[in-house]
Amino acid sequence: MAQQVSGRQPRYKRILLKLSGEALMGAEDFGIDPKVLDRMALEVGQLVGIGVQVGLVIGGGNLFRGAALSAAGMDRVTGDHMGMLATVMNALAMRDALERSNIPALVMSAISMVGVTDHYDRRKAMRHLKTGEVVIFAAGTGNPFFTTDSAACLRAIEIDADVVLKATKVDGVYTADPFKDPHAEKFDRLTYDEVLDRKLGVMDLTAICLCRDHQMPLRVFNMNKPGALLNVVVGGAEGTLIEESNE
Ligand SMILES: Nc1ncnc2c1ncn2[C@@H]1O[C@H](COP(=O)(O)OP(=O)(O)O)[C@@H](O)[C@H]1O
Ligand SMILES: O=c1ccn([C@@H]2O[C@H](COP(=O)(O)OP(=O)(O)O)[C@@H](O)[C@H]2O)c(=O)[nH]1
Repeated sequence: MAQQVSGRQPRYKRILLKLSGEALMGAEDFGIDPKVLDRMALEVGQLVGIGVQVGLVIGGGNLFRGAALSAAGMDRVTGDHMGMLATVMNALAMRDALERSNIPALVMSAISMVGVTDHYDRRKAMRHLKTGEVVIFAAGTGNPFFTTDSAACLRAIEIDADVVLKATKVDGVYTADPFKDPHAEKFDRLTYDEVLDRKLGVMDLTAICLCRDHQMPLRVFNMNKPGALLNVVVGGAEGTLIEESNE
């Protein structure tokens, strides 16, 4: 039975939280900042504590990105394989942080890694989610030329999540990249088609199309703001909501 937070029930029963790899770097240039990792684990634990089922997809951009490796001369598919392996490392670090906080967690990888992680199995993932375990989906979709944003939307649809929560460095979707355009203005709500038509670059188009085709709502919010994740889940007006209609 879900408890109340500040007098409010959780708005969602099951979420898919996408954490960008770069979010794990904190103020560093590369790798994982243990303090950031532990804070995120505790914030995820708060959701579990109020009865929310949490699926997690973590990016790999703090370690390797296929496109960047390819730009430096590496074969793109090999680079993407390295990027996917980077997401597995982040997933293992997150499982460790969750377990150190007594939050049960399981890593399921789209690339077989016997003895290191479980292999992705949708039915098994749903069973574990129902017991309150955090299920971390690693290695993206398992295929090159995709992103972990697409993997997050795909897994959310597969596990029948209520929403995809994209935790990132910006506090929502803007008219332009707010890091590049200081005059960019934030949207509270958008439709999938508005994101596609305006080419708003906060997420790749494959991910947006997947959500549109399966009516999966998406919320983009700032993970560097302590408490923002819980606020989103109890219904606070955090970040930008992308869904079918603004009506
Ligand atoms: N219209 C936009 N609104 C918000 N963020 C945008 C927009 N266009 C580009 N961005 C960029 O998208 C990033 C969020 O995507 P994310 O996947 O977390 O980062 P990355 O692609 O660097 O891994 C933001 O940090 C921001 O710089
Ligand atoms: O289904 C996937 C997901 C990820 N990747 C690779 O893994 C890297 C890390 O993922 P991403 O860039 O999405 O991480 P984030 O930006 O969220 O940190 C990508 O650049 C790709 O090279 C991939 O090939 N297929």
